[in-house]
Amino acid sequence: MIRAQNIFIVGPMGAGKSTVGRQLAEALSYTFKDSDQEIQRRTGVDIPTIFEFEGEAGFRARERQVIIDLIAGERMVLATGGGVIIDPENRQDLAARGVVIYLHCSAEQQHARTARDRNRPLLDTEEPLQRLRELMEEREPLYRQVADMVVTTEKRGTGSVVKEIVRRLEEGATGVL
Ligand SMILES: Nc1ncnc2c1ncn2[C@@H]1O[C@H](COP(=O)(O)OP(=O)(O)OP(=O)(O)O)[C@@H](O)[C@H]1O
Ligand SMILES: O=C(O)C1=C[C@@H](O)[C@@H](O)[C@H](O)C1
Ligand SMILES: [Mg+2]
Repeated sequence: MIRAQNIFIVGPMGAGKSTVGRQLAEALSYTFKDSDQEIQRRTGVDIPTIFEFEGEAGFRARERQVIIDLIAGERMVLATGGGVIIDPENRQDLAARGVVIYLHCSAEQQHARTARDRNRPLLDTEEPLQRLRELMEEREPLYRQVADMVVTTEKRGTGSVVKEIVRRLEEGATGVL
């Protein structure tokens, strides 16, 4: 059983990348990393503060650097931020350095899971559901472009999502397990 590769989790806000990623890493005995967490660790401030002082462009530059640094690892599950796939170099690097899993769910489900949390500056608007729909329309083709595996998290628990991912990795479709 070869377990050298990385697993990169992409998908929209509230799809469950951080939650599923942590549990998947545990199930595989891989290291867990989260690019949003890493950006906050490096700067010592939260994501809304980075957006406030440096704008989205400043955040994207920090995110790009974190991806460059983290993809050098091995046997790692990396939960990415929802917009990581906007940058073509990120897409290229993720596709080249590991198996990319796209966690998918509806904008309504994303909204239900993110409504109480104020840590997502792109949703700090009057109409967060509408914003989530627009972001999905722009980004869905990019998530699919990089994905080796697409898994839905719609109306199901994280345990079931993790089980499905492990089973599909073991089936060998991606060559990681
Ligand atoms: N399958 C699920 N069922 C129910 N709740 C879930 C599920 N997955 C995640 N959640 C909950 O939804 C919220 C958002 O999940 P999470 O932070 O993992 O999303 P994310 O994809 O990492 O989002 P972001 O891109 O903003 O980092 C959390 O409160 C989490 O506990
Ligand atoms: O979808 C996005 O662009 C974002 C998602 C979050 O994970 C964070 O990376 C940040 O709030 C931006
Ligand atoms: Mg996350």
